Amino acid sequence: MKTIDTLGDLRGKRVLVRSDFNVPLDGDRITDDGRIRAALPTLKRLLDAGAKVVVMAHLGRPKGEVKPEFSLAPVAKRLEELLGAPVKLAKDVVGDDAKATVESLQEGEVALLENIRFDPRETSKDEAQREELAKALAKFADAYVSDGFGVVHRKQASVYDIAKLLPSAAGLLVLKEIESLRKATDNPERPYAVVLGGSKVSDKLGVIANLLTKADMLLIGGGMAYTFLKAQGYEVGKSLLEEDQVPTVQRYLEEAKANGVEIVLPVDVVAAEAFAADAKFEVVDADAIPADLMGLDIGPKSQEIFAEKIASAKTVAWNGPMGVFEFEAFAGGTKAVAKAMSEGDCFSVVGGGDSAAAVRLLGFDESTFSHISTGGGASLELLEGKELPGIAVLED
Ligand SMILES: Nc1ncnc2c1ncn2[C@@H]1O[C@H](COP(=O)(O)OP(=O)(O)O)[C@@H](O)[C@H]1O
Ligand SMILES: O=C(OP(=O)(O)O)[C@H](O)COP(=O)(O)O
Repeated sequence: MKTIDTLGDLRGKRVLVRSDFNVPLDGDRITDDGRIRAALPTLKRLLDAGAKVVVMAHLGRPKGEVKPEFSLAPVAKRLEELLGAPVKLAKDVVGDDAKATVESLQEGEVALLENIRFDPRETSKDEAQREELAKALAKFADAYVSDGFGVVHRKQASVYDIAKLLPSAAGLLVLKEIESLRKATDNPERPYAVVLGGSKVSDKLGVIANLLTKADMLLIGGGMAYTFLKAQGYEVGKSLLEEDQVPTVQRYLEEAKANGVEIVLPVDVVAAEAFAADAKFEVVDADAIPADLMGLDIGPKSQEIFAEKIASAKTVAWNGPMGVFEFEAFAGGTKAVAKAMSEGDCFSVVGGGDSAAAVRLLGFDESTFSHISTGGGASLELLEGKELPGIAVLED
């Protein structure tokens, strides 16, 4: 892996950095700034070396359109406070304002381009489109540093294509993450349990196929659970469901049986009338979710079962909250999993923007986990042994 040192003397040079600033927001208030803090060592290192730093990042999934609610303005403000250096937010990605901002940059200053996903070429499946954006970005700098660990599994212009156009290196966060996660990928101590939840269901279902040959137990909660419950023939009411994934999940359930991998699903859920903090809710059996309710958390019996399984494991990797932890009434499952992992005698990895935020917001002692990763999908893909485009492209 190429490191920042391989880029030579950076004094007076402009360096493009890809960071992952996809932080949880409540309006324009950042509820957890962990990802911004995690980006600081690389940015400080470059500023100390005398570079002019141009940062690219995304927020949410604006799908190639300029949407003010996905502006990086709150991030720019927080980054400036944490870094103690001026951060100039450009009004666009590669337009006139971005060009002017980058050109006006002085040594020791940072420019942050507006949400890179406002440009449809960033996430395009068409390589030529991505390359076009990457070429425009490359004009801004003399070198590129990839430090957005949470996006290294994405073949996107600011993560992958740009690295082919400029002298490139892995940032300090990316190197630290790979080093820490290696302990869970190279010969994990067994039993090895993977806990999956969250809302990016189809995105993360893909990792299960490979985990079925690696893990001993898969504990499925969060929004992920309902596609599994449906695959078992249960109705899930208004819960998050990816109907078209049901056949895939049925295949996983069969493969798990054949491989001797235990799949643990919720036996009860906290079901609510609406997706709201003050929604009326009740605990129901997982095979009897009423048609007009939605499951927003795993229930108390499931919490107990999940905690027991975690206590029996020697390696536990967790991505995706067990429920809508942002609302107090549906945070119980996430708390139970975090508690069991923090108390267990195991190598414990928590990954993902929301999962890491949940651990901190719910008041867990971060130091009781072996590693808290800034990437959810990225850490899962590393755990399943996949080659990640944003890492492969940085290799010598
Ligand atoms: N049962 C559920 N229904 C809907 N959303 C859920 C459910 N359980 C968890 N979530 C949501 O999943 C989101 C996090 O998912 P995801 O992005 O996959 O995790 P991470 O960022 O840790 O990788 C949280 O905002 C949480 O509210
Ligand atoms: O939040 C992120 O990933 P995660 O939810 O898997 O931790 C990253 O910023 C990647 O975002 P994406 O899944 O919209 O590409």
